[in-house]
Amino acid sequence: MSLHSEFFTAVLNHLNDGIFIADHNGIAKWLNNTSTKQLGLSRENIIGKTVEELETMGVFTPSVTKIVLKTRETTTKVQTSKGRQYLATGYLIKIEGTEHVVVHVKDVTETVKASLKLEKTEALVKQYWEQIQEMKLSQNKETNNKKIIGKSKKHVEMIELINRVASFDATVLLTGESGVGKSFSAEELHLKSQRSDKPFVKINCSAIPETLVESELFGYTKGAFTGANSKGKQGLVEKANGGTLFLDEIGELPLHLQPKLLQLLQNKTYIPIGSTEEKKADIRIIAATNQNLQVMVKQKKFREDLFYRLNVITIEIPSIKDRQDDILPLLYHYLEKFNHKYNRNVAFNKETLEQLQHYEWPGNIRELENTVERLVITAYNNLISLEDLPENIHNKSITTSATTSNKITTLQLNHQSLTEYIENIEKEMIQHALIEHGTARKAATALGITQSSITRRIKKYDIHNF
Ligand SMILES: Nc1ncnc2c1ncn2[C@@H]1O[C@H](COP(=O)(O)OP(=O)(O)OP(=O)(O)O)[C@@H](O)[C@H]1O
Repeated sequence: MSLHSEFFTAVLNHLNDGIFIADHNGIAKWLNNTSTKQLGLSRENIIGKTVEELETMGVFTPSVTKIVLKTRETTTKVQTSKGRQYLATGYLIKIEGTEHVVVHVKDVTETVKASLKLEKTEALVKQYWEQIQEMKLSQNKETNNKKIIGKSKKHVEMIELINRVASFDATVLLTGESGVGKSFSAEELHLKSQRSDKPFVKINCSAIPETLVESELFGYTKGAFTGANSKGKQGLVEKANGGTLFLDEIGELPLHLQPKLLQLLQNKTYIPIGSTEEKKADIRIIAATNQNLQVMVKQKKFREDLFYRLNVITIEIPSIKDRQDDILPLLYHYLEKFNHKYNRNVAFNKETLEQLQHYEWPGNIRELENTVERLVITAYNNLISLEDLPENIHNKSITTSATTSNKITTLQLNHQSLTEYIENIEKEMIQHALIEHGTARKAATALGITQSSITRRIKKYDIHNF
């Protein structure tokens, strides 16, 4: 079939892509209809000209034919012509005994535009995603920072320890009574770690039925057991990937699951229920307990090897009785929080504040928070009085230290010398004023004493948390 046969020409002229043929000297020999449209010239103005001439005329650039003749290799280039972009592939082939270059030219203007658009959109999505993550992080940090209440020595030491330990990927065990802030501290550890933009996943081992703990934690494959979800289930270990897994009430983890947790801690691997394949887990583990795990080990209720694995870094969260200086700031913090939440403007009267301050708070911060919330909601008028207090707090006599309250009994007074008694009152008044006014100067003004006098007393009573 000759090059100019009608059939062959008709087929090539029907193609949406351009076909351009030049001889071994780079002289244009033939082009199809699409190619004439692409180049914007009639056949007569192209055929007979060299590709170099056409390139100089600005018909296309660069010339693929020229490159193919030089390299003798199939070559693909993006060409521009009349503001459009083309993907041109040149092949060296023999036609009727002599070498020719056939260039197949595809208009890719729209594809390039679409891909540029896609690239831009992808970059934008990435940028937005990063912004959202940053916002989430700073919001978390902000709200969390706002929440950290406490200037007592014990609390400050604990926060310092959390800050020091946070960036290390080691397992941390948080201990302390119920309601002291173990979950709160676990979140703090996560937010201050390098994993802070990844998930923080919590499981309370005592809140989930024993039979479900394993599937919750490790997930299962499809058809793992009767009644299982047909698609299988992702476990919390997988959900926490990249981030932190917080195991609250670890002492309640069933004994038969403890080896599986040990494997997770030691090798960072686990096997979902119904699977035989080990999965990798990139997680940091924080555990918490209000039980004495060492005693549990002795009682064979907790595995010794797991205890030692968990016990790498232990942080004890102090209970309120060991951080009494924090009661007042906590009371004011929650008062403000719930006044705002319930659109109220209530305050404690002096006796109530003293009673609350000297109550032992066996339920720790949680009890204190709940009590203040209830008081804000139920107070009859804007001043919360002793009568508003729940019975267990109202009826508790103040025995921990002497106070300015007229409720101090003569019996208590008898245990102290008059000087001790007065000193206690003085110390307490100064502490109150410092907390309330923030600086020694303002506190001195409020108490009607000079600044040097308050400074002397601050030293004398070793007051440092305000
Ligand atoms: N330093 C703190 N400053 C302000 N609020 C705190 C602080 N620590 C804890 N809280 C608040 O106290 C409440 C109880 O804290 P959290 O739930 O962390 O205690 P927990 O020790 O984990 O309790 P449990 O042992 O019962 O699980 C929460 O509302 C928490 O926000």
